[in-house]
This record gives sequence, C-alpha cells and structure tokens, in this order.
Amino acid sequence: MTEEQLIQQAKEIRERAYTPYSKFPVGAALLTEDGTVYTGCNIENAAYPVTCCAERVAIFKAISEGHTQFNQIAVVADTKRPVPPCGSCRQVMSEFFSADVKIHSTNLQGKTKTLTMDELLPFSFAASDLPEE
Ligand SMILES: O=c1ccn([C@H]2C[C@H](O)[C@@H](CO)O2)c(=O)[nH]1
Ligand SMILES: [Zn+2]
Repeated sequence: MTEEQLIQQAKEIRERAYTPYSKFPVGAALLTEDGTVYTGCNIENAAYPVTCCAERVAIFKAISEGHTQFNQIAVVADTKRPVPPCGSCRQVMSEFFSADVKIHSTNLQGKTKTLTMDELLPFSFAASDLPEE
C-alpha cells in the first residue's frame, strides 16, 4: 500500500460523507501496521457539535476491530492548502499513534503536506500526565 493508494482510498470514501450542513466532505484512510486499511468520512448532525470528523471515524472503526498499531493516515478535502486535521482529531490521533506515524494532509489537486504525529501535535496531553492510582 503506497501513500498514493492511501490518498486515493481517502478520496473515494469522501464521496460517502454526510455533510448537509457544512457541504464540506472529507475522506480519511488509515493504514494499520498489518496492512489493513480503514476508511472514514465526516458524518454531520442537525445538532452540529455531534458531528464526527472523517479521521475519527476511520480511527474508531480500526480500534473497534481490534487494531492498535498504526502506520500512516491520509486525509483529503477540497481545500486550497492540504487540509489540516482539527484539534479534537489530533488529540484522538495522539492517543493511538506513536510519535513517528505519518499524517498526509491532501487536497483534491493532490497537494500534500506530511507531518509526523509529534510534529502535528507537540507537547500533547497524554495518559502519562495523569496521576498514578
Ligand atoms: O480535518 C477535518 C476538518 C473538518 N472535518 C469536517 C467536520 C465537519 O463535518 C466539516 C466542517 O468542519 O468538516 C473533517 O472531517 N476533518
Ligand atoms: Zn477533526
């Protein structure tokens, strides 16, 4: 599975986005360490904050199927610059992705910006910051 193939899968699942409110469809494709791909699209709600981003849909699908080791994720939207994942998604990514997992942000023109988890969310709040029992 190449980066280009992962981006292509993110583009395809973007077509399934449920975005009657923002009209801003996003697609994501997450590659696990064992080579499985989980895709996600954003799913909105009339109660706007209930919306779930494409990235989190892909991550939650993978986690719910028992995957814990991730390799890279591609995110695609129709933006001028490569689409930056929101803060909530960055926090969810940091819970499950190791520091060197690559996040490819891409637009429909194929402009891509790749950052590692550590670059995308430095100094992140983590389980190790919680007090010990
Ligand atoms: O990286 C992003 C940024 C935004 N959205 C969604 C949330 C909402 O449905 C719409 C507008 O914010 O785009 C994503 O899915 N991923
Ligand atoms: Zn998000």
